[in-house]
Amino acid sequence: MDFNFCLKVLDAEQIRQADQFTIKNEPIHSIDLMERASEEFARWFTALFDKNMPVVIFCGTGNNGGDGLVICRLLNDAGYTVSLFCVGDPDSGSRDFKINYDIIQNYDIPQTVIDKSNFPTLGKDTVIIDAIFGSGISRPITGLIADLINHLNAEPCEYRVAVDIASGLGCNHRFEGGAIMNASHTVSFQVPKLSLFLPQNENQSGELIIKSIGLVEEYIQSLSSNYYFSTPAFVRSFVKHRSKFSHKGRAGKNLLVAGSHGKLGAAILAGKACLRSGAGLLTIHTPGCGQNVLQNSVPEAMIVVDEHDKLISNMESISAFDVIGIGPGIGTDKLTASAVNQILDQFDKPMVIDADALNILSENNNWVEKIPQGSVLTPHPGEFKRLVGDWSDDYDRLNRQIEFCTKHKVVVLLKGANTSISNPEGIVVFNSTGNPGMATAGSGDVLTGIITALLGQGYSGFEAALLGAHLHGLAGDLFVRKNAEESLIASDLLEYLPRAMRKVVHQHKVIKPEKRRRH
Ligand SMILES: NC(=O)C1=CN([C@@H]2O[C@H](COP(=O)(O)OP(=O)(O)OC[C@H]3O[C@@H](n4cnc5c(N)ncnc54)[C@H](OP(=O)(O)O)[C@@H]3O)[C@@H](O)[C@H]2O)[C@@H](O)CC1
Ligand SMILES: Nc1ncnc2c1ncn2[C@@H]1O[C@H](COP(=O)(O)OP(=O)(O)O)[C@@H](O)[C@H]1O
Ligand SMILES: [K+]
Repeated sequence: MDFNFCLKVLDAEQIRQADQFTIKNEPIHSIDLMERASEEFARWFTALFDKNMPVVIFCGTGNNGGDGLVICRLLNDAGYTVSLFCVGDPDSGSRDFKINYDIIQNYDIPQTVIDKSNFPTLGKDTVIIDAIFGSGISRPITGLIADLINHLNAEPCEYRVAVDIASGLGCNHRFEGGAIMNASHTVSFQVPKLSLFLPQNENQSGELIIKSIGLVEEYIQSLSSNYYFSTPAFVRSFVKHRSKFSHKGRAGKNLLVAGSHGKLGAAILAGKACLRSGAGLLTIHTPGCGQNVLQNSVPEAMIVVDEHDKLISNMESISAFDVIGIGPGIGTDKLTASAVNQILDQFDKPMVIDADALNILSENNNWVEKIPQGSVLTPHPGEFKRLVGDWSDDYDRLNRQIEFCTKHKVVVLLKGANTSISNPEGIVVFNSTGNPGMATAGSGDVLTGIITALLGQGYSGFEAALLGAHLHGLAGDLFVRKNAEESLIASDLLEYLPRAMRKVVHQHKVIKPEKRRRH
């Protein structure tokens, strides 16, 4: 697996090193690198924001503030009405800050050095650009600057755009006890920062935009990191293609253990998703009450009917299957728990464990040892908390995720915006597809079906989780290109899955543009 196709998440010190290496070896003057970064920001900004919207730029006196000064000048040149607010003593600024501060004195731009008497009152349509502190933050923000940030957070402005990262939010941890700017957008330079992926920083990160500023890629590749941000190129780099002579027996014999009385929809969604993701053969083990429903709604699947009418209580022989997906809609009855235990005792190939199967594991902690290596666990945060206990914050949650994987030699896919997928080597990849519309009943059942099918087709647990999360999120993103997020239901993911699959699996196979067919 080639992680160079991903975006590497770096910490502040590594970013500084990449910065210095580029300056020395491209070579480029640091002032020109600042100009380049700011041009990238301004290009993005001008494409999104109307020129009638007033822009106020708050600059610290480090290099983040230096970026702010260049952005101020570029937006002024582009025809925006800009005002500049300097936060700190300009004379004590960094070298590149001071150079740009001198340049901007020649411009007819209103400038204010902030003190406690002159915090501005802003209108709703005013856009705040936050260039007070970036990756160089070293301690919580207190005093006058904290008062300013709290004031700006309380102003009615809809848009607060952070340059690189919101002031006060550290790259790899949050500076508690100080003020942090609430950003609606973060335009982050070159690489994403860990804090921008964590739900607890939602109000301080907003929408994430990553802009390359031409730091030397080979050097970035040489830096070590356990965190990556997935890209379409990354998932395409390990995608498999069916051979011409493939047959259904080679595309995976899948077993889904899903459904209970009142929750048969979970089995239908997971089953359909599994088939739509390339499964060769699918069997669904379900309670008696599910037989007719499943035969009618998933006719491609074989149905094994449990001896119990309402829940799953006993597993027949399972050794013939290549992969098992367990959990969607099964409930946590003790009979079902014993069926899960039977599977864990009998099956030694990687499996997918989701939903109530995870809750059953939480109630029987020593069963975790029996999970076959390379299996994929797909908890949402609530299920994960039941499994590993409570965490102090999302950074701690991430550490617990890594610990769990390394200890039990499994893959954990922790669901949510920027789903984090970690492997037994302690690598974490954040998924880059998906949207809030996917926070809807049954969406996770679809994901279980997808990953099960991928495991059955010979992907490793980590690959299946990465590709599965990508396809699942992409199906959701394709839906919202034409529809409202709010209207997305899990069945829509099934409808858009074939398109997502085509985009990922087949797009790069095109060597020449297709010739138009004549009819
Ligand atoms: N990396 C790249 O490739 C490129 C990076 N670029 C840009 O540079 C930015 C990083 O710039 P930077 O290193 O100068 O740090 P920055 O965030 O401006 O702050 C440092 C200043 O803040 C001070 N300070 C810190 N915490 C404080 C606090 N709580 N309260 C008060 N003061 C505090 C700190 O003081 P000190 O800690 O030394 O006492 C120092 O004076 C980066 O985010 C990006 O925008 C681009 O220009 C081009 C290429
Ligand atoms: N805000 C969000 N942005 C992107 N994806 C999301 C968001 N919220 C939820 N999802 C995705 O939707 C799915 C929800 O799964 P889950 O919570 O198990 O739902 P259910 O149990 O109802 O099927 C997961 O894949 C998750 O990553
Ligand atoms: K900033």
